[in-house]
Amino acid sequence: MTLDVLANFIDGQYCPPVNGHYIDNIEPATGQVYGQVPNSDDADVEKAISAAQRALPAWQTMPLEQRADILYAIAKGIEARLAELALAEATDNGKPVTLATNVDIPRAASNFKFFAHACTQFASESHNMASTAVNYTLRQPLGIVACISPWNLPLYLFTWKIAPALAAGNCVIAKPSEVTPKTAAMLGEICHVAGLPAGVLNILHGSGTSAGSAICNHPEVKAVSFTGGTATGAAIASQLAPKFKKLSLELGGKNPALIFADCDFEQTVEEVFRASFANQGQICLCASRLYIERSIYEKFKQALIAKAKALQPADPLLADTQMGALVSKPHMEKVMHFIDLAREEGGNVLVGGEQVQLAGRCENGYFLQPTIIEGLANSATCNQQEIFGPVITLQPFDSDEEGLALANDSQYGLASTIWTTNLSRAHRLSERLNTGIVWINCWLLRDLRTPFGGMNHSGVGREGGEEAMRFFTEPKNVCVKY
Ligand SMILES: NC(=O)C1=CN([C@@H]2O[C@H](COP(=O)(O)OP(=O)(O)OC[C@H]3O[C@@H](n4cnc5c(N)ncnc54)[C@H](O)[C@@H]3O)[C@@H](O)[C@H]2O)C=CC1
Ligand SMILES: O=C(O)/C=C/C=C(\O)C(=O)O
Repeated sequence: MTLDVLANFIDGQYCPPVNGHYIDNIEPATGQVYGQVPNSDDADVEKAISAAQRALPAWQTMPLEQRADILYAIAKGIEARLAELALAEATDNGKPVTLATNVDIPRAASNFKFFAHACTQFASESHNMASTAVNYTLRQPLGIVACISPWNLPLYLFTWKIAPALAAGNCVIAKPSEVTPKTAAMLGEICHVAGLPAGVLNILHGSGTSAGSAICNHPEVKAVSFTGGTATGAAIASQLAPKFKKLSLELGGKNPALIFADCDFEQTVEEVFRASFANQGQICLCASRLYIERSIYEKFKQALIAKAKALQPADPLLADTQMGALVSKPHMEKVMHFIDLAREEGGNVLVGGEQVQLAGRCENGYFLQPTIIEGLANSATCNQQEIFGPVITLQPFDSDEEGLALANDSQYGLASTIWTTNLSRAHRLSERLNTGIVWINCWLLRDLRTPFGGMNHSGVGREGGEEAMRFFTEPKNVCVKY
């Protein structure tokens, strides 16, 4: 088999890493090496910074309509290559190709469309001081910024950062996860064809410790937008805080679902199941701690078990597959380790908990059954640490106050869901849940204008809409005396 050897995209051209070093790219569904990813370092970052510096003056002063047209053209370019990108994403990540086709790649196009429009609507504020002076606030591009993204929603999250950064008039050095680099590599060509000037977006590949760290620490990089694990976010924050760079950190979650006896039972089972196991449970927003009102606990549990048994992992490249492979062997081992810990800590594995071996092409892939565990204390490791896989825990509760206390008993604070037909209860609880996002009777229903992000160990700052445009710009107040 010929290996798919990827290249960096710098100054509008594909080029190999200066050091000549590569990392193997493994297909999770087969466990086979199928490509090579550059392991870039400081030398490649220097090249990218020089290209960005050359491109910046023209890009930041380009008329907004022209900038927006280029971003729209990138969206169209993504849409035109939907099938090819979806296949690449499913191969690289192990996610079902249907999911990539219906969710990941369309959202990547939407990210560019949304911020193409947003940059034409982003207005500066003014504050009048009666009969004295007027202030107006310029929001100017920061210059060169870094976008670092993870492997779980590769093109979706890569573009969720790059699109607002470009829309705000910055030049970007972007690094996808070294575990899922393929669609990010393809984005370079799409941007080139769409007319994005050379050097405005530079895509570097490589590990976090080599390429990621070199990008974030470069003195010309004014801001870092990062999505990934909490420990990595903490390491980046501790390195960059003394350098006074702007930081947006979207980190892990341990998301509670509060399920009340008065919920719409069938719809809630359906949606909570999706919230738990979509993308093999590898979305920072996935529900992982399910609190179920005691009077419906047994019925709800049995409904979830039945659905989990019916969801069999299969080859991600088949059109009817609903559950694919976990992203890598180390990640699958990490998830299995959490399941072992749950057993040690007194948990009862109701369904799943084992690796699944498929036949044929996928016999060495990283497949795991949807796993449901009950009987763990809220303080147990699996109720406190992010697993980031197809594993959920169930606990009963008896009152709103108890459910709320259990939900808030976490160092994380990303997303919670409430399932009830009593909307006044839902609003009251929403005010008191310590998460950046609350979904009531839905999950991952996204309006790209809304603030997106978490509190506590789930991160700092918000993405989306105006929040993202503000993050990627520097406000400058001008005061004019009458
Ligand atoms: N959105 C989320 O909440 C995500 C959470 N995770 C969690 O994080 C755990 C670790 O997964 P990893 O793949 O190791 O994710 P990670 O957080 O280490 O990697 C995310 C991105 O950061 C880069 N990176 C790593 N170290 C860096 C550094 N020092 N400076 C700059 N960039 C750096 C990586 O190369 C990748 O592009 C997972 O098991 C999961 O629990 C992983 C991916 C996404
Ligand atoms: O913006 C969204 O719709 C989803 C974002 C998801 C993540 O940030 C994640 O899973 O890491």
